Amino acid sequence: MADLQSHVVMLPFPVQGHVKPMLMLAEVLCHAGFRISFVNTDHIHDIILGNIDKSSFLSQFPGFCFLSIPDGLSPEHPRDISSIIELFTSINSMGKIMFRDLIISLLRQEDLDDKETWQAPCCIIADGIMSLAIDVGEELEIPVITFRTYSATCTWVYFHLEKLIEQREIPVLEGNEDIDGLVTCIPELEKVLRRRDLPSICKCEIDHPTLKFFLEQTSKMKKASGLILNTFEDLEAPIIRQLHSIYSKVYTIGPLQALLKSQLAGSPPIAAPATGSLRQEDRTCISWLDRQPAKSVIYVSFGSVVVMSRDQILEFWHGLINSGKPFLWVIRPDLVFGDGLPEEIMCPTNERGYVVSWAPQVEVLAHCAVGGFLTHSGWNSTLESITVGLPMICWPLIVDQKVNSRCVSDIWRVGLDMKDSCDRSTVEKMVRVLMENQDEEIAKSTTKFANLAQKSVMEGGSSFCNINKLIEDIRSIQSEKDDCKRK
Ligand SMILES: O=c1ccn([C@@H]2O[C@H](COP(=O)(O)OP(=O)(O)O[C@H]3O[C@H](CO)[C@@H](O)[C@H](O)[C@H]3O)[C@@H](O)[C@H]2O)c(=O)[nH]1
Repeated sequence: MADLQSHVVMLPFPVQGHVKPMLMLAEVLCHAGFRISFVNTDHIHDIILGNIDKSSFLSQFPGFCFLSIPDGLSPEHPRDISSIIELFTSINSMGKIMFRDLIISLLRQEDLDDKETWQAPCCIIADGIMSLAIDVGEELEIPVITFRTYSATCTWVYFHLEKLIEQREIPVLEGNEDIDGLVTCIPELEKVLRRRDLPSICKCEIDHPTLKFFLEQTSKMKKASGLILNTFEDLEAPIIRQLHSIYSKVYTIGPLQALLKSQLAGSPPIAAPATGSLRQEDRTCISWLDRQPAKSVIYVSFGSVVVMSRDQILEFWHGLINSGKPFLWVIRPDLVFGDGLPEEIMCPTNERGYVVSWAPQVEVLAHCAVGGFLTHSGWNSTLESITVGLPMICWPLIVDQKVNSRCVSDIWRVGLDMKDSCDRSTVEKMVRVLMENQDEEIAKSTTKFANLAQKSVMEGGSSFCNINKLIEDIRSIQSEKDDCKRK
C-alpha cells in the first residue's frame, strides 16, 4: 500500500488575527508531509483565495486543500467588532451543522475514492473559540487539538474567569479606585496583574451573554486532547508549566512566523507566498522606509479589528507630529467610528509621516529604518515585534490586549504601557523615550528575547522540538486508527 499522508482538518475563527497563525501552522504541517483540509467560512475563503497565487501555493504545498462552510450570516453582514457576538453565535449553530456535514463527507470519501490515495481525517485542529469542533469531534470520534491564538498568560487568565467571578474581581469598573489593585487569585500573576490589566471581557456584568459565551467556550475547550500556543518557552515558561495542570499536552511552537521560515529554509521559495493577510497590502511604504535613516521611524498600527474615536486619532496624530520622529501609520478605512477621519489626516503623507490603509507588517517590523512600534498589543503584533527585537509602546483596548501590554512593560520589559490614556503629551513623551533609547533595560531585553525567539525555532530549540512532538503525536493518532481498521 502507498505511504498515505495523515490528514488533518484545521478550523480557524474567521478574523485576521486568528486565520493568519492557523494558516502558518497549516503550512508547517503540510511541509512535514500531512494532507491539510483548511476550513474557512465562505466569506474568508473568498478573500484568502483572492489574495494568493493558488497554483504557485499548491505547487509548494501539494497536500493542501482550502475548503469552506457558510457562517450563517447574510452576505451583507458587516462581520466587524461591533457584531462579533452575532458571528460567534451563528458559527456555533449554523456553522456547526455545516462543519459536521463536511467532516462526514471527508470520512465517507474514504469509501468512495481509491484507498491508495485517500486518507480520512485523523484529527481536527480548531481555534480555541471554535468549541463546535469539540462537539463534532466527540460525535464522530475524531480527536480535537485546540489552538489558542492568545499568549499563554492570557490563556491562563481565561481559565480563571470563574475564579475571578467568585472573588468578585468581575466586573472591573472603570473609575473604581480599586482598579490599580493586584488580582491575587491567578497563580504566577499575583504580583503583576492589576484589575485594569484584565481582559476586556472582565468589564461585563456576571450575567452578560458575552461573558457566559466565553465561560462556556473555555470550559468546553478543556476537553481537547492538547493545547497549541503561538509562543515560546523562554518567554512564558512559568505559565506554560501551569497550563500542564489542564492539558497533558501543551505544544508551544512560536513564533510561528520564524518557525515557518526555518522549516522552509532550503525548499524552493514560492513566487507568491500566502501572507495570511485578509486585506490588500500597500507596498509603497517599503520604498518610503528605504529613504529613511536607520532606526528613525516609529511604526503605528492598531491591528485589524480595533476601532477608535476621531478625538483619539487626533491625539495620536498631534503626539506623533510633536515628537519630531518620522512615522508610518496604518489607518484602515474602518479604524475610526463616528464622524470619520479628521481633516488633517485626510492627506497626511509628507516627509515626516506616511499613512497606508494596510501594510506588509512583518516586513515593516524587520526593516532597518524602523526603530519602534506603537501597537494595540494584539498577540500576533506583539510576538512579531519581540521576534525582531523591536521595542513597543502599547495602547491596548480589547480582548487580551491589556494582559499583553502588562507583560510587555512589566514582565518582559520590552516596551512601555500607555494603557487607558492617549493624550498628545503622553504620546509625544513615550515616543521620545522609546525612539531615543532612554530606557537601557528595554534595549537589553528586546535584544535578549529576539535572540531567544530565534533560538527556539532552530534545531534543538523548544518550539522546534514541540512541533516535532506535535507531528509525532498526530502520526500516532493515525497509526492507532490504522490498527483499529485492520482489526
Ligand atoms: O497593516 C497591517 C496590520 C496588521 N497586519 C497583520 O495583522 C495581524 C494582526 O493581528 P494582531 O496583532 O493579533 O491583532 P488583531 O488583528 O487585532 O487580532 C485579534 O486577534 C488576536 C489573536 O487572537 C488578539 O490577540 C487581538 O487582541 C485581537 O484583536 C498581524 O499578524 C499583523 O502582522 C498586517 O499584515 N498589516
